[in-house]
Amino acid sequence: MARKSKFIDYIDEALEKSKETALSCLFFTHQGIPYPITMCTSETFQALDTFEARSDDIVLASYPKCGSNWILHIISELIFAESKKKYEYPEFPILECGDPEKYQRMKQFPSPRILATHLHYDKLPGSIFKNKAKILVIFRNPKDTAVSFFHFHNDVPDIPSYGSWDEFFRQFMKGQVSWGSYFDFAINWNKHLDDENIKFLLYEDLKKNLAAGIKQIAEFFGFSLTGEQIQTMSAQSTFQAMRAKSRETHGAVGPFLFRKGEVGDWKNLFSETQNQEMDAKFKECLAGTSLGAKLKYESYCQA
Ligand SMILES: Nc1ncnc2c1ncn2[C@@H]1O[C@H](COP(=O)(O)OS(=O)(=O)O)[C@@H](OP(=O)(O)O)[C@H]1O
Repeated sequence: MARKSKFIDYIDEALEKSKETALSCLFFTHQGIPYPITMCTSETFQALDTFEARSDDIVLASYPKCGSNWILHIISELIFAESKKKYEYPEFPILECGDPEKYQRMKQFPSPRILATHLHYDKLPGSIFKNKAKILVIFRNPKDTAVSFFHFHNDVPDIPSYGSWDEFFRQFMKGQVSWGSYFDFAINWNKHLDDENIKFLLYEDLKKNLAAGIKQIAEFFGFSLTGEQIQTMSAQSTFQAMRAKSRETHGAVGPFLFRKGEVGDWKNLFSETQNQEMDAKFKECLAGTSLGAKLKYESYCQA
């Protein structure tokens, strides 16, 4: 039998810890943002300041549930296409999760290293900017993001559940969920989307045209691919293809993580009042901003 990957070991460990953790005890706050104690510690956050990024690190930044596992898969396929070597995750790929010694171990890892993160722009270690690592920032419309987040909590048996969708929605709007407020995350990144070495990608655009999205990602990170390679990679990166392999790639949590992969699932849960509340929050936080336009809110959250 194939050896379980470190990636799956880490997920299983976090799930095991989650079993004994009530929702009321799930979070600890670091610099004003709630993080799950099953995945993050203040010691690791302290050690993160010493993390030394490289110019060829591949940084993937996103709020939870915006498709980071999708992009991780695409990036590892790109690395494979170029190097012909399967990208083995030597550590759990979320930069801020794990034990404080991980940053020492990461010094030994060959380039390119993939660093996924859910951190706000201003919480990233300074060496990422100093050493000019490229950052792909992935966004998804806030309504589908919230619905995906809710299902993850309430469908995965070992993760603490919310009493109801209404309860989750209240906490989401207050930013009392893992990695804090979607809107604070968005406001924070909004100012930097046109900075050098930063590229914005929208989940919904990738969903609409996967091949075009893969091409853009490849170009941004400097991978050269043939049209045929892009087509093959697209076929392997659809929701259905990834869900079918999810137990192999992500262990028991796989089918919950690759749940539905659709645009507009929010229509099944949002009440009219909740729609109005989120529309007002969007307006307050992002209307008239560059990110506000890039998210195409009218198309994906109001149609
Ligand atoms: N290939 C592909 N196509 C379309 N959608 C996909 C794909 N891969 C993952 N997903 C969907 O992304 C959602 C999970 O997001 P994340 O991977 O960022 O989750 S996590 O924060 O790391 O837990 C989750 O969304 P929902 O299905 O709406 O819950 C996944 O299904």
